[in-house]
Amino acid sequence: MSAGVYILTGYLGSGKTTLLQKLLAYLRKQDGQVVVLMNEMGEEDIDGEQLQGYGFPVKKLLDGCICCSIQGELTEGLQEILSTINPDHILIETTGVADPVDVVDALTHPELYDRMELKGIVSVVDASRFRDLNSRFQSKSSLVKTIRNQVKYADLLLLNKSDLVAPDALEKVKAKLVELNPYAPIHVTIQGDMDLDQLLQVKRIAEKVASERADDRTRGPFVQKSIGKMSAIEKVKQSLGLSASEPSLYNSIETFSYHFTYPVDPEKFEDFLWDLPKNVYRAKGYVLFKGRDELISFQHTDNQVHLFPFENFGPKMVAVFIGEGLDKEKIIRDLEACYE
Ligand SMILES: Nc1nc2c(ncn2[C@@H]2O[C@H](COP(=O)(O)OP(=O)(O)OP(=O)(O)O)[C@@H](O)[C@H]2O)c(=O)[nH]1
Repeated sequence: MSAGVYILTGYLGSGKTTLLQKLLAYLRKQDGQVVVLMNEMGEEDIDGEQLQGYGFPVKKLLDGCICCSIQGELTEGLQEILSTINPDHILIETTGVADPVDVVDALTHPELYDRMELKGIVSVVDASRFRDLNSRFQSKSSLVKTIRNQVKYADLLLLNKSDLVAPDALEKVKAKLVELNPYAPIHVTIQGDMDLDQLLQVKRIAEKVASERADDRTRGPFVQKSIGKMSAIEKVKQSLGLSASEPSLYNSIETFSYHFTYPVDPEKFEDFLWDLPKNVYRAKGYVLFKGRDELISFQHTDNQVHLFPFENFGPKMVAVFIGEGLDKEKIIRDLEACYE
């Protein structure tokens, strides 16, 4: 039996973990063993805590991106999972800055080839930010390339956070997605809600398209899909027009974590999150509020702040910041002002 592998990709804060939680709740009701392999930027595990309690093992690859710096660890992690657990499904959640092409690259390892089957690349798009990200980063080619590849190489697209955009704006994002990837079905979602059976039935577009138009190997999506057939890595890269030395977005992304020493003032902390500079692309973690007993999970993207009680008391009180050119001292100064 070979394990079915699903790659869950999408930019920082688009809703990958939210979808994964739903998928695990769904799979729990069915037979079959599932393993989650999740990759986070930085040394702290924030998302992993959100995935506890579903009854499936969660293997974490922290402090690096499986698309590049710890690509080898992904291969090793998969080898270990296949020989110890031999699950029916492996769900890989990538970091928000991972290029799916490079992740598939890691799956082409000869040791893994016969033991797993790539079922599909599921990409979560933040409807409220996609167009802005696409234009804001026009000048930053690695970022543009990554967010576009997350769409281009998807077998199924979730146009998530549709509750945050007006219908006409949603149509414009949709049109952009179709332009980048005319083959992947698009599901418009809120909180990743969709028919999960349909998600699990995702088909590699390579196979669908190849059977329809076997001779067309020149256009982007066709070529990319050949990676699903696990061709040799260099051939794949060449077919994608990528040179091995092409810099990854991950290389320009910084991350740091901060351990809280005291509870913070709730209002000041919320303001602090809203006022984070634009070059902080994502912040998340767990914190205690003055005068309240429960742990608070916080989530920040550049247009959203969420704070909600977190029942599990296991996590450390820690904040993780992800961005480019971060002024760490200033961010920490502003954060520590929330103790007062
Ligand atoms: N309004 C709204 N918020 C959403 C939706 N989906 C997810 N969120 C919120 O967006 C925030 C980020 O969601 P996550 O699921 O953690 O995103 P992610 O892609 O896993 O984030 P990273 O792993 O850090 O890249 C959380 O506060 C979610 O509750 C949605 O459809 N609408």
